[in-house]
Amino acid sequence: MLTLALSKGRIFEETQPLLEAAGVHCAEKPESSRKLILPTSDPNLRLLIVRASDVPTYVQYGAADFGIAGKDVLLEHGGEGLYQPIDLQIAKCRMSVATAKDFDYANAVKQGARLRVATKYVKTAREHFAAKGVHVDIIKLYGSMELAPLVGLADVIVDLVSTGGTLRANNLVEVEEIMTISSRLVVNQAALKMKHTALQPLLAAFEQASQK
Ligand SMILES: Nc1ncnc2c1ncn2[C@@H]1O[C@H](COP(=O)(O)OP(=O)(O)OP(=O)(O)O)[C@@H](O)[C@H]1O
Ligand SMILES: O=P(O)(O)OC[C@H]1O[C@H](OP(=O)(O)OP(=O)(O)O)[C@H](O)[C@@H]1O
Repeated sequence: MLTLALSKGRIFEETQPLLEAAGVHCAEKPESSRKLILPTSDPNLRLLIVRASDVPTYVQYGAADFGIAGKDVLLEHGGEGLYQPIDLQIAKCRMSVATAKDFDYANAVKQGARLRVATKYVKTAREHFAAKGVHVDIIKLYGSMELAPLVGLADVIVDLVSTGGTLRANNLVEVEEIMTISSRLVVNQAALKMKHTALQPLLAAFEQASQK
């Protein structure tokens, strides 16, 4: 039996075509089912529905053999115990710095001012600003980061941007792109060895489908 961990929402939706390309169909949808373990048309493959940020943990400890997680999530986790063979090219977006329209980011950085940064992506934000030599106070949030600059909680946010619609709706502007983001297949390192024969055809089908 193989166990694939993934989150509902965009990752589940964008994984469907990859599973179908591997000949696997999932009749139950996590949006309509309350079940957290979903069977598939392959009696040897089941899906675990977990929080996006928990996917690496399930795979690291072998509770799932493999999983699908965004680069943002993998960087925060650190990737320990995980083999990352394939960029699936799904859930694409970018991680960026954004500020209120009237905040002079370039000047704040140039002046060496201490920047208050609100984000869910603490590790990536810390590394980004350290590399620029900018001193920061990081304020950890779990969501709705866009609020922080509007109510004086932070000078800038580090968040994911796709269409830019969320920033625009909140009168924020993207001032710096940190990196592009997509979702990766991650495999438990022990499972990769012990279940290689069962995993290999699925990994190959995912890789082929994701490159189309
Ligand atoms: N607007 C977006 N467009 C495209 N991809 C995105 C976007 N927002 C997030 N992603 C990617 O999809 C992944 C899953 O996002 P999703 O919104 O489903 O979970 P989340 O709410 O960030 O996670 P959690 O439930 O753990 O808080 C993210 O880790 C990121 O890699
Ligand atoms: O540039 P846009 O196309 O507006 O996308 C960016 C938004 O997408 C993500 O949120 P998401 O939609 O996943 O909401 P959530 O984090 O609350 O789940 C991200 O945290 C931004 O808020």
